[in-house]
Amino acid sequence: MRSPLTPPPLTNDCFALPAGTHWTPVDEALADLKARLRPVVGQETVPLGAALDRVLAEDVAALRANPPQANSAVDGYGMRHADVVDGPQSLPLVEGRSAAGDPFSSVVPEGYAIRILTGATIPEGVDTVILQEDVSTDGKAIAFHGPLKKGANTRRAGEDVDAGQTILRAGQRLGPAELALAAATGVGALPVRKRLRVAVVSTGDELADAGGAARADQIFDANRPMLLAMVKRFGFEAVDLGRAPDNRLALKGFLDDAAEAADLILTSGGASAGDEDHLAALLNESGAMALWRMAIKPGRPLALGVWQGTPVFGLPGNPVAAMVCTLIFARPAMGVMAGEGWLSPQALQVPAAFEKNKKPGRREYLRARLRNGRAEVFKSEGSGRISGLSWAEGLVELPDGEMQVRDGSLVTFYPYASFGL
Ligand SMILES: Nc1nc2c(c(=O)[nH]1)N[C@H]1C(S)=C(S)[C@@H](COP(=O)(O)OP(=O)(O)OC[C@H]3O[C@@H](n4cnc5c(N)ncnc54)[C@H](O)[C@@H]3O)O[C@H]1N2
Ligand code: MOO
Repeated sequence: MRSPLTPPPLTNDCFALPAGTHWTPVDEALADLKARLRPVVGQETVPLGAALDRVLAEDVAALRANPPQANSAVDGYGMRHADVVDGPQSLPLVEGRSAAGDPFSSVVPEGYAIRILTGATIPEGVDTVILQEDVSTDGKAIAFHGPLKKGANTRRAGEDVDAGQTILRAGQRLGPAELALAAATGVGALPVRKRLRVAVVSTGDELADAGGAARADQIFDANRPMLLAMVKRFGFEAVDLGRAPDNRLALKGFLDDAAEAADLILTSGGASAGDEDHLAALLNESGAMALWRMAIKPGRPLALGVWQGTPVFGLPGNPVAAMVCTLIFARPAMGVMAGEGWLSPQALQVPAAFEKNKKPGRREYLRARLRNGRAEVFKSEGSGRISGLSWAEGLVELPDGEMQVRDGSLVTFYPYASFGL
């Protein structure tokens, strides 16, 4: 029987871009996000002990110089440089010493040396220190060889940081080094941004929670634990909203709750155009869908929208696509909303240990890791192959255009850590 329907040409590539659809290039989507988003969180002041991984809300200045006074860099003997000659010599020792936290209280007279320990304040009358290993002593005098450099083995007051100097900048992420710098300069509490709250919802009737019972046709929800953990690694507050069924009204309720509880919503699944892809449909209906089809693999159906004023990232259901889209699109967006600014992950250019003929028209991300300085990629590009996410230690990014990758070609590699994972 002849059918009135005309079949389209077979693409046989689920990533081929059908003619007539606008596929948004990654850079265009990123520029759009960057232009639309603003910091949304308030600020508070917290003690250093509670400031790890927080985002600084204001520039911070040193309350005191580091070091606050000139001190000795070594255990040794202090003297005036003017008393040092070229060649062998000896100097008598004054009584007493200068130790860290127990300074010498009077002036070292001309022609004398003093016992001094690492970190001790340089006493008046001393400008140069000799290492104890370079000295012989009987406890009353020291003998050593000149010349010495004026100021040798001493640390100037403020040589690291001056009082009043800006030590930390608004938007900076506070790590152990920043906390050390604040503490060293007398700053005991820091103005930080309130934590960005990110709600995570999984969608799909096929999902069950790991650890519980699952029908044979169900799969365990892998995206929610992954996304909640990613949000925590980024230093934000993860709000677990559970699983929404494939039911438009129920999903609407989940989005309402999420918009109430969080500053940003991450959903996974239901982002494409299937019969049960309710997330995309809801965002479309509400008129707040900004971008949808991305020229990216994996992650083509990424829905970017707004629900009751709260940005929504409708991530694809396939776990690999969900992770890649979170790293590439959601992570920098979260940075802006959290007051950290737009983060561009630092990439490495490394030789490829694989070959691939990449088609034009979309940016591609491959699960990859470095071995002996070369990028290896996972054996499959299947977007449901979660084992590859764990096998990998980062992503290789292939450009939007065509590219013939040959063994040894330079490719761009982003370690997971460059995204803050
Ligand atoms: N006819 C077409 N079908 C599909 C296309 C296409 O272009 N034409 N694109 C495929 C691509 S690429 C992706 S990615 C998916 C995206 O689909 P959705 O975002 O609508 O997601 P679902 O259909 O709900 O799920 C896709 C896949 O992922 C599994 N999944 C979903 N949630 C989870 C979870 N929380 N944990 C683990 N796995 C999850 C789900 O069972 C499906 O297997 O669409 C393709 N289809
Ligand atoms: O865009 Mo879908 O990314 O592969 O699985």
